[in-house]
Amino acid sequence: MDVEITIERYADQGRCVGHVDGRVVFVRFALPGERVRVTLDEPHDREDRFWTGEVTEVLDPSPDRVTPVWPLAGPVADGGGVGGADLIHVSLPGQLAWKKAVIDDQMKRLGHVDTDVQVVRAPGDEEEGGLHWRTRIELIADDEGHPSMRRRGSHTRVPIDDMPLATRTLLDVAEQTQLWHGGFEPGSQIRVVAPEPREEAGATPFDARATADAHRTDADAPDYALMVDGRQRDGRRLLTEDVDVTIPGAESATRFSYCVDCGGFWQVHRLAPNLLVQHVLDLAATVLRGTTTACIWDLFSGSGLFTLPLALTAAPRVRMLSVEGAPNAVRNAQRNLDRYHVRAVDALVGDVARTLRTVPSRLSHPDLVVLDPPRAGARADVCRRIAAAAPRGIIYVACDPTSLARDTATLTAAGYRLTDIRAYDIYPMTHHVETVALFVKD
Ligand SMILES: C[S@@+](CC[C@H](N)C(=O)[O-])C[C@H]1O[C@@H](n2cnc3c(N)ncnc32)[C@H](O)[C@@H]1O
Repeated sequence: MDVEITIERYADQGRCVGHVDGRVVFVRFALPGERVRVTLDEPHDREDRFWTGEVTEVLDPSPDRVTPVWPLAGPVADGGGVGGADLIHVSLPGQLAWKKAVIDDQMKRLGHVDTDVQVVRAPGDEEEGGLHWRTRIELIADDEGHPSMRRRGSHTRVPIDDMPLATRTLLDVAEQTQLWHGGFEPGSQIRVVAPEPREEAGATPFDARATADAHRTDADAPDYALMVDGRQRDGRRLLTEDVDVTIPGAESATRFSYCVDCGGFWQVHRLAPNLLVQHVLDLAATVLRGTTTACIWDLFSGSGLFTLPLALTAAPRVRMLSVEGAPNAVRNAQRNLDRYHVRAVDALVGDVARTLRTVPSRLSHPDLVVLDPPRAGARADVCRRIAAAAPRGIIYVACDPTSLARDTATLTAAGYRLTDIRAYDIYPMTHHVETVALFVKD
């Protein structure tokens, strides 16, 4: 069924909201203020609380609307529908405005705090028009063995021979490995990972021996991985990811080199590790100012992106607890800590909520807690346990503003105050955004 709607405001998951006959409709590829024709998704029935649908025609466009530079990711009606870029119809300034509006709105409605968040774009993204930022891509082989993406609402696989969100380094790897030539087993999952080279950035290694060691891993193989159904087919298994930051108080940039398993979690945007580690170190410095001995928790710690630089630089003497559910990520973290001769971290594998019930007493009074949970957020139980441990500061790195807002309500009810919030648009062309919030004890 087709309906004509005036779009009222931004909603979640890259959609906007309008009404038809008093019923809420969540619309893909729309913008507030627009008059659009929408095809409703099936099934839609009179008893539904809300309907969903997609724009098929724009009758009165928003000034933020642009023609999709990657039509395949646009609306199905225009030959798109493969997903992965749900804001492809929005200008880059319009994307920042969208993300800011969503964060401020969620923080007010669910977090009960007024914010005026700044959403920061990563250097280089504007010049690239919001493209070429993914250091990791996942595709599926179609019936002919060609890399493809699934078209929304169907079983159709659309063969592709380009991926405009992938970095130029990754696209070079795709050429070298003849990715677009196909020849894969139909239905196989294809993953390509290409760390962003940072040779020209001019940062000094924190520990030259450790950096050299990181770069020596599988030394004969180039620093990328092509994986098929979870198995490495080309490149190397252990990749080197360099993270360049300016340690608070230092004059120039320092490089930390990580070995990361090609199948494990790592921030996807080519500059996300730099931006997030820098921000976390800067906030940590404000919380720990004047401290010579600091106890720090890093929860949902992945491969130790924050653990390693915090352990090495946050205070003259640091002891840390890191908790992560994925065993291979903790193996990565431990390998990197060993390489930098860091002995002061208890890197535990386990569920955060469960692990926090039995923290060894020498680590049970953190000065600072850093947490970077998955989309569902930390949830009330974990937030209450953190607050009960009474750290001076809590740095919350959030990939979902709604979860952050819910957890904000729990933390403020437990005696913490939001004192700093900033967001990074490290997922251009999508509705996703990374928000970093600092809470301090009242
Ligand atoms: C957004 S990632 C952050 C990782 C790391 N901080 C980074 O930036 O590389 C979230 C991590 O939480 C882990 N995770 C998810 N649920 C968990 C749980 N209940 N307990 C422990 N770890 C969990 C995931 O495996 C993932 O590595």
